Amino acid sequence: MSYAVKEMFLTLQGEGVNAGRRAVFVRFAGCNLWSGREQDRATAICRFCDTDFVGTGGLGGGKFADAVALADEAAVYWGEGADNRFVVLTGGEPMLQVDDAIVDALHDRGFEIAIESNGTLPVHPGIDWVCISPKAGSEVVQRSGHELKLVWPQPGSDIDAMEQWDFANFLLQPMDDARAEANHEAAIDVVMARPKWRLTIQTHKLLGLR
Ligand SMILES: C[S@@+](CC[C@H](N)C(=O)[O-])C[C@H]1O[C@@H](n2cnc3c(N)ncnc32)[C@H](O)[C@@H]1O
Ligand SMILES: Nc1nc2[nH]cc(C(=O)O)c2c(=O)[nH]1
Ligand code: SF4
Ligand SMILES: [Mg+2]
Repeated sequence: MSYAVKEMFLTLQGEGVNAGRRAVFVRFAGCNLWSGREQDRATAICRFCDTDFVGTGGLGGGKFADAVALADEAAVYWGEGADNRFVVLTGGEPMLQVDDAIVDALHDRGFEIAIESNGTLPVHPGIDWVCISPKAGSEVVQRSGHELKLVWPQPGSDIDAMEQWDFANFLLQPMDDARAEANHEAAIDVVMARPKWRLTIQTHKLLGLR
C-alpha cells in the first residue's frame, strides 16, 4: 500500500506526557472528522483543528510507495544514533492509513512509535504510546491507551464517562482559538475540581517549534 504524508519533521513532542522528547513527526494526510477545507469547517464534526493536513505538499511530505520507503525517510530525519528513537504518527487522522507494514518497518528501524488519534477507529495494537483526543459529536471506539488528551472546552463532552475509560493519564489541553486565555482558565478550573486530570499545554507553540 502507498501512504499520503502531508509533512515530516524532527522536533520536540510539544504536548502530553512525552512533552519535551525528541521526535520525528509523520503527519498523514486526510481526516474522517473534517475535510480540511475552510469552507467545510462550520459543518464539520471537528471544528477547531489547528492543522493543515490536506495533500502531500508540505515540507518532508509526499506519496510514499511503501512502508519501507516511509520508515527509511523517518530514519533519515532522526539521523545518527540508535538509542531512544521516537516517532509520532499524527495527521489528519493517522489510523486511516497506519497498518502492520508501517508499524513493523518503524520498529525494524528501532523506533518507539507514538500515535495521536481521534479514537474513532481502533488503534493498531503494535503502537507503543497511544494518545486519544476525543471530539464531541463523534463516537470514540478506542477507550484505552496511555493518555487521553481532551481539548477544552468542548460542549457536549461527557467527562464523567471518560473518567471510566482505561487510560494511564487523563489530560486537558486548552483549545487554541480566539478565546485561548479563557480556555486556559476553564481548563485550570476543571483540573482544580477533578484531580484525576492534569493540564497539558502546547509547548511547541510557546517555543516557536514546528
Ligand atoms: C491535529 S490532531 C491530529 C491527530 C488526530 N486527528 C486527533 O485529533 O487526535 C493533533 C492533536 O492536536 C489537537 N488539537 C487540534 N486542534 C487544536 C486546537 N485548536 N487547540 C488545541 N489542541 C488542538 C488534537 O485534539 C490532537 O490532540
Ligand atoms: N511539536 C509538536 N508537537 C505536537 N504534538 C502533537 C502534534 C500534532 O499536531 O499532532 C504536534 C505538533 O504539530 N508539533
Ligand atoms: S480529528 Fe484531529 S486532524 Fe481531524 S480535524 Fe479534528 S483535530 Fe484535526
Ligand atoms: Mg499540532
